[in-house]
Amino acid sequence: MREPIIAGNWKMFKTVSEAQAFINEVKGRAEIDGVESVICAPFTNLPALVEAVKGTKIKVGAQNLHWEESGAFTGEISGAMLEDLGVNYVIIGHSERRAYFAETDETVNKKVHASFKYNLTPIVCVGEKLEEREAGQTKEVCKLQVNEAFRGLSKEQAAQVVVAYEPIWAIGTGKSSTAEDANEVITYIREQLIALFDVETANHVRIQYGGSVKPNNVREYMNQLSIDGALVGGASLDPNSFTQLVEGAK
Ligand SMILES: O=C[C@H](O)COP(=O)(O)O
Repeated sequence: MREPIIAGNWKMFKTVSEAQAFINEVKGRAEIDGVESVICAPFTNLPALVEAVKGTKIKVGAQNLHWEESGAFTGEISGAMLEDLGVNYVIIGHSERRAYFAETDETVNKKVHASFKYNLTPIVCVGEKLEEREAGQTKEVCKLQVNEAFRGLSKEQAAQVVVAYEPIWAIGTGKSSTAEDANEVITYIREQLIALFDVETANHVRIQYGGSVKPNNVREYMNQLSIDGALVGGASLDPNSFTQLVEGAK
């Protein structure tokens, strides 16, 4: 049985004091047995967030990492630094990073390996662009991204990965994929994991949907057989809305 996971991706939002105030608001509310709740915040917020969530069920994630332990990489943060802070999760290969910061399938794979080296659970994002969707290439695009991201992982590592299927045209647009369409792609992604590893491993992998998930539609996704949670941008920024998302995943 896979535990559903609601992860908020705050992107480039919230100062440290805003992040602390958010945790004070959701403490005891966005903590539900049987649902994992995670906040993936800007690097500047991580030390304060790790402190603020102590004694709660809420986990903290970063939104990126560099694959090297240290070195001359101005502006980058390593997995070793995140582990040292007490961070649990890290988003890898978000479409905004692929589009604006030149991330490739190759760097995504390096980052996935680095996350395991430093005891961080990767949330690996895959998904198609609108033109790929319209050309009927959704599954092909996701297959390639999944194959590349999981390359070289052991079955034990693969089983721990969280995949976020995020059709790029649905991110921040209010145009969400239908729950049925998302479920179909996610089922296909799991089939790829069976082909790459085995049924047992693939059945452990949690696969989220992401793209304009809100409190009023989260249950539609969670009612689908293959969908194990959501990676949420905009609707994760408000404490009440985040709480409702976690409740909706139960
Ligand atoms: O990582 C989250 C996704 O980019 C979805 O963002 P959104 O919920 O604002 O559409």
